[in-house]
Amino acid sequence: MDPQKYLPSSHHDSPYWTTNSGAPVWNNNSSLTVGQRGPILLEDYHLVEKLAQFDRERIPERVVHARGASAKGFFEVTHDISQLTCADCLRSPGVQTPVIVRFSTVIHERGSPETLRDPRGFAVKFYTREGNWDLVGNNFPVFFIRDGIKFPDMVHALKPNPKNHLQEDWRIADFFSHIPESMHMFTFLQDDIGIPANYRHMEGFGVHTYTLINKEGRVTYVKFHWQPTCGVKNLLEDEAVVVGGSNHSHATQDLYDSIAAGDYPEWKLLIQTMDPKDEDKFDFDPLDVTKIWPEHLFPLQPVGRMVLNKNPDNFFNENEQLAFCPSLVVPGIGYSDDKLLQTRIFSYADTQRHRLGPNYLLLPANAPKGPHHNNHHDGFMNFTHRDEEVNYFPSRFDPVRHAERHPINNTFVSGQREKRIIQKENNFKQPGDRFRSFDPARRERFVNRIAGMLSDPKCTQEVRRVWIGYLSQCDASLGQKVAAKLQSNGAF
Ligand code: HEM
Repeated sequence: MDPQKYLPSSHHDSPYWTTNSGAPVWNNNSSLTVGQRGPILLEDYHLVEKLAQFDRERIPERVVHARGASAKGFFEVTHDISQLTCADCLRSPGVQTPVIVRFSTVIHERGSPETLRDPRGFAVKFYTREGNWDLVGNNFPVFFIRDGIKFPDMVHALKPNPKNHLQEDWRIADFFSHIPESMHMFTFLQDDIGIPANYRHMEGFGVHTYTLINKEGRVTYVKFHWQPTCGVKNLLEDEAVVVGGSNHSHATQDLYDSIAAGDYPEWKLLIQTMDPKDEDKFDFDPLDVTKIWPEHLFPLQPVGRMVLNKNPDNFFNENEQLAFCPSLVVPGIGYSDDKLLQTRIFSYADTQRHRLGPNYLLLPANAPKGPHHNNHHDGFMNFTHRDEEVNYFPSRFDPVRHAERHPINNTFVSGQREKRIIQKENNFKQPGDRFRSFDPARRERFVNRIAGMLSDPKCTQEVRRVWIGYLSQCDASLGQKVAAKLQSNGAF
């Protein structure tokens, strides 16, 4: 028998029950006891192992995005963008790359209802020939904050109160009364699209500005957009109560059932591009993650399509153990100086080393599908087979060389070392434009939701005044309507 041949897999089942180490188990019904009635003997190794394994079945849930559903499929290039990027997976139309996708809600626990008003995660892992590329996005094109130093506080404010474990509007309103740049995100979260009907009928966005780098080393700023071919659908509050009341996993169920029935969800991938030389020409900072790039200035360009045609074989392996990370890019795709993206480059791998262990990238769902080599080894749960004698670099005994150099973002950066906010904050124009684009009924629903949040009895008048000030700067009528609503319900 070749001991290396048998990787751990349920496909290597023996026809009879065994312990974890493979010894036959002749009785999986009764514990080993003294006499018929007990007591139980500690030497019943199988019983002890069975309980001990069960006791350790759960791993820490993600600190955010704990609740999610995943599916597998492929991405296919439909349009040639090789003039913009040397990424191998985007090299020409027709090229297909396997993907795994995880959709999620953000704030609540692993078993929380999928009908809550919350942004949705939209994370795609492309298993390319040049390593894994993770596009870890959301269903809204902007974000609450533009500097990652505020992220832990923001999440604490949105998560349940540490005293009573209830999500409370006064804490949310209080925190964001200090964050005027969040107004744009609230015009998505408190809009009708704040509760997507399910994961299939929802858009996705890379949100940040990334870079594309072509063979000649030319750098282009890029934003990524996923558009569902079945259209966007949402739930209004009354509908969400009914859907969530009958099935708190309705979105997971919808995704699973559609794929099982052969009704494969599909998204188009589109990009917006900008020459970095133009970055100062606008009244907003293009690297500010609280801003969209207006489509009349930066038209959407088609790139490809993604089809999800396979359900996970095992939820734990392909959902709980999945690890996405915005720092996983491939040659031809890079980061930008977006401060929020820069923070994310650190945070994901760090949390995954905690959540899954130092060898989380060896787990089947996370491991690269092509050959890979380095001297990062050992640590808890390292199950790679290695038999080389040289584990240092450089060495005249190790034939492995550097990869061929690929172009990188070589734009010039300079500046004084300091902690500052960006120059062009322009916090209120885009949310005002968005509010004005709603029809009257949609505006009213938006006003009611904001007023509902500010009506929390623990909200102070000061917090309400600050919010109305921000909303009025977005649109004078918006501030007035929210103030009037608060007055009419006696809160202001
Ligand atoms: C500085 C800001 C941010 C920080 C520090 C941060 C941090 C994190 C952390 C620690 C996780 C858990 C990861 C895991 O346990 O595997 C996570 C998950 C996630 N984040 Fe962020 N995040 C930030 C902003 C964002 C933004 C702007 C987006 C959208 C563009 C986003 C999208 C996601 C998604 C989709 C997941 C779930 C991935 C999955 O399904 O496993 N995050 N984030």
